[in-house]
Amino acid sequence: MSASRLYQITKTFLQYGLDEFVPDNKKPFLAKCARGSAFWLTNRHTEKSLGLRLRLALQTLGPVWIKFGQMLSTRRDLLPDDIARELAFLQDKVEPFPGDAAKMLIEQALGIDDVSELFDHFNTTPLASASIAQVHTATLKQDGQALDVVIKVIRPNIEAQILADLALMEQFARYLASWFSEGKRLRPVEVVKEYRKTLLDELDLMREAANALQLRRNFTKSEALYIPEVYSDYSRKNVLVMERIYGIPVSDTDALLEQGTNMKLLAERGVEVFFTQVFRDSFFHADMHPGNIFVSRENPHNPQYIGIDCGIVGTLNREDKRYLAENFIAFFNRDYRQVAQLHVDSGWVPHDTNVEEFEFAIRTVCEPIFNKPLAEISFGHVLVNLFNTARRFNMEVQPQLVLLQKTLLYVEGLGRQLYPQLDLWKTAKPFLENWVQEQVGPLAVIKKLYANLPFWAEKMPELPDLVYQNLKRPPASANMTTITPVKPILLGLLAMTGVMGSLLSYFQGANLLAGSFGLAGMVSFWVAWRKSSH
Ligand SMILES: Nc1ncnc2c1ncn2[C@@H]1O[C@H](COP(=O)(O)OP(=O)(O)OP(=O)(O)O)[C@@H](O)[C@H]1O
Repeated sequence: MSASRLYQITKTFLQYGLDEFVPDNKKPFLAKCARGSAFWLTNRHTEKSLGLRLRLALQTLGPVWIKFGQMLSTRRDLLPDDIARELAFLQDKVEPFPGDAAKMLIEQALGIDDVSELFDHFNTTPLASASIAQVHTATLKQDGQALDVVIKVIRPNIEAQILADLALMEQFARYLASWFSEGKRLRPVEVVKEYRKTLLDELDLMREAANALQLRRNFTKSEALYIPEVYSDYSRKNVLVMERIYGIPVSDTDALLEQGTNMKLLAERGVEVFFTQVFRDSFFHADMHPGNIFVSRENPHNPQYIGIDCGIVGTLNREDKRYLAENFIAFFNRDYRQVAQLHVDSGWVPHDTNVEEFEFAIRTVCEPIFNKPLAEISFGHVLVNLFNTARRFNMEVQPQLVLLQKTLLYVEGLGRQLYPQLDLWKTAKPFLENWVQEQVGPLAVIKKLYANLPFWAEKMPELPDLVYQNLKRPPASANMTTITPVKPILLGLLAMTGVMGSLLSYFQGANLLAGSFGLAGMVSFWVAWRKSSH
């Protein structure tokens, strides 16, 4: 299977003449020989531009490649303009499949004879089509209401194609891991494993529906981000019905400027939304290419993003989140020693790394870009420096952070396009400082105690018995009093009873039961103290 897929990929690349991306005089000898030996695979699209050929080749090869093209399209600073423009079509204008087939899939999935049973004005011409699915407009008839919706339908037969590409990637990853010196550090097998999970999850629209509902809940009443409503009752594994939105695509800068959008605020909000999702919610939209982001037409002076396609979301564990935030803050304070130390402590670089040398290397990469607006930072240059530093210090790829890094690239690209004067660091710093403060400050302690209240409310009735039994316990030996070892435990337990009781009374509107616990705790505390000190 993998061999035939490999042949298919090579054939597509050569028949679209993509080998022309590397000029003849720069091609390694072996590559020239290989090209010459596949003489029957000639460029069949000579009349088309290189950008168009690349787009068509990626489209022919399917979702995995289309996603790669979408990502490339956002790096206008690294690609020639005409190629980036062509690739941008992959965000929402991929060749559609027939509308009648989509209609049939919807009817089958929802168990109806005709879409008109549930929807009016179903349009068989798709509104848009991208890597995984295509989208049709309709009006949902629900409880006497007519709701403007879109119906997203997964492309038929794409799973087999995705699985074939993944199998090929897995083979390459294993090969890279065992044959190349960089294999261990880059952890290709683990990275492909994560990617596999992410991509296959995206084929399940019930998952996307759940993600969208969660994200919508996280941003209820937010001025910065709106997530359209999902109608889960009409959603299945391959069909998703959701509120239709009419925003301006974020890549349409002209339209945004024309309606007088506050571009600075919009770019800053992009950064804010990203950091809020990552640090506050630990649940972030991880497919933030421009085809999935719109800007509301209302209130251009107070612009709001609209996010769609929540098929890929990322999460971080507490530890990674903590290290990341501390890293960012140390970086904002130009404390490169701390950045280096954090990398060692978190295990992102080996434990025997020379922290001083590492600090120096980080300073060399970061200092030139510090406090500069995006327009003055050469992204390609920074990336090359970062890769070199990572290699020099044997920094392993962290598969759990790859999605986040990809998203960060999107956010940076977005900011660069919307408002090149954006100072990414200045925008993010106050947000992160607040977040860290909230994690360690007194409010955080109270919040944690509050979160544990149900547990303590359940355990508290047992405490008086525990206290009584402990006080009654006979001395273990004549030389040892029971008081000494029991005292700290008792004091701890009782003080906690008191505190929890008071907290309960405070948070639950001082109800009688909670108040009594507080009082009982305090009284037992006093009795125990008297007893223990005699
Ligand atoms: N709720 C909506 N309202 C209006 N248009 C929408 C809506 N949802 C999707 N679209 C349009 O359909 C396009 C494709 O939708 P979506 O991004 O969900 O498909 P996909 O195949 O999962 O895409 P991707 O390649 O990003 O994974 C979007 O770029 C957008 O233009």
